[in-house]
Amino acid sequence: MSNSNTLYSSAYSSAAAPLRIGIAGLGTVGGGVAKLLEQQGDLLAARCGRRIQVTAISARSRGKDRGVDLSAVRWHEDARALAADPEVDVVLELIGGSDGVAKELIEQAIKAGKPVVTANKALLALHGTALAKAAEQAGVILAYEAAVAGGIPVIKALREGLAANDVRRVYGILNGTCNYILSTMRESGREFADVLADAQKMGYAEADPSFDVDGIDAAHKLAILTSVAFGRELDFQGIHVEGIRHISALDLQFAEQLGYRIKLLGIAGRTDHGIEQRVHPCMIPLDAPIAHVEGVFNAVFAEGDSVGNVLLTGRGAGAGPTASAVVADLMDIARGHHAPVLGIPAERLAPGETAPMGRHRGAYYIRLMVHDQPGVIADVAAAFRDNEVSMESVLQQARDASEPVPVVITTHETEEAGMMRAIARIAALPAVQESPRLIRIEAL
Ligand SMILES: NC(=O)c1ccc[n+]([C@@H]2O[C@H](COP(=O)([O-])OP(=O)(O)OC[C@H]3O[C@@H](n4cnc5c(N)ncnc54)[C@H](O)[C@@H]3O)[C@@H](O)[C@H]2O)c1
Ligand SMILES: N[C@@H](CCO)C(=O)O
Ligand code: NA
Repeated sequence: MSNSNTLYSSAYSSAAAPLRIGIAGLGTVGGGVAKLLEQQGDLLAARCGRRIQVTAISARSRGKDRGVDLSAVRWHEDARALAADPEVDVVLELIGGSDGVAKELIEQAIKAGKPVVTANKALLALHGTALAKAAEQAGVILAYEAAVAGGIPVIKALREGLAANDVRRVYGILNGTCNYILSTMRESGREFADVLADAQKMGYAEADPSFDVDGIDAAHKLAILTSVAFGRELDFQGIHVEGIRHISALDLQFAEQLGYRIKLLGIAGRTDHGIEQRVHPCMIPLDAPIAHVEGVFNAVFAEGDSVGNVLLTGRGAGAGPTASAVVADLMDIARGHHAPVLGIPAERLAPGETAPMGRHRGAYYIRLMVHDQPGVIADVAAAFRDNEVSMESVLQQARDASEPVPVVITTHETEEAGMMRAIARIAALPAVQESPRLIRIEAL
């Protein structure tokens, strides 16, 4: 039996010039990429017809053991020097951050006519349209598969595999840290902070984990997905964003009781008021396939007019899955394969305008903590009635005269603006303790 080295070593021409890579940032992702390039060098060369070789690095600590031999590689103290290094053909930006060195490095590499690969969704969400225009004007590739849903090839699927479709809706579990936290809290009953610390140790969380738990990271990814799916400039600022900090064990239990599972979703779709974009916890029916995507796994669901429904799932974070996506982008560059950065040449993207959240229509789960006094439910019902919100069910837990008890209400489909007016009135009722908890119910 032959090993992978003998299988692949003769399948490419050793005369072809290698593709020379400069890596900025050797953390979870950069370290994973360096390791994958070393371990799979022969296989990649066979598939691309040339070697992919790391020739330069910029990272914070030179001496650190990353389990990969980088002794022969050029070292730059300033990452931006990679853009000008004559022995670097492609720049990998794996530092992170939406401004500063990461942005300058990418801009300088594009100016120098070098293709760029990045995993930096924060940067793309805020500056993606301008960077795509700059890259296309310079005639270079700007690749970012790892930025959305980690190892799942979702950019390639939407931009290339589904290119013939008019996409009506795209949604998904876009943050591995949140999905891991929600799954683990539900399965183990452990506390939020404790589970978040695990996700950080495993390399899933962002440098600032509030980006994960407050929904910002998922919104960064959704902004990119929306642009690619609908051929529009990115509109990160227009996204309605809520995170998972307020999700309690009680809500996770009630969700199961009602036949739902709580997931943080990013959703973009066509509505009568334009393209909506929203990130928030959702109650989704237990029989929806995406309800069973657990742990650090991500999923992206796209509805195309020709293909119908497509569901992609896989690992959305961590060294291996992210490196898989970064290296696939490098292989596209090595093979000379490219598509417009955002699916349509950036100069021809439609303006990125997002429908107002107040016009969103959907069903809702509301949990109140109330002192069980006569007339409370009547007051709550009146607030809904006056705002044209129709209740579907009301569930009240065992009566306890001394403690507030949970009251769980689900509604029929209604407009968000009316629901928010009703909730504000309910929150002000003297018998209602704590802020009402509201979770949108998604019909998937
Ligand atoms: N970790 C994941 O699972 C994952 C998945 C997808 C995308 N990403 C994205 O990939 C990027 C990197 O994430 P990470 O998890 O590897 O982060 P990380 O913090 O593990 O790694 C970043 C590395 O960059 C180094 N660095 C910081 N400033 C630098 C500078 N000026 N010059 C050179 N090096 C510098 C840091 O020392 C660190 O080692 C981020 O944009 C992140 O959002 C991460
Ligand atoms: N922090 C991100 C990394 C992958 O983008 C997550 O948890 O999904
Ligand atoms: Na991806």
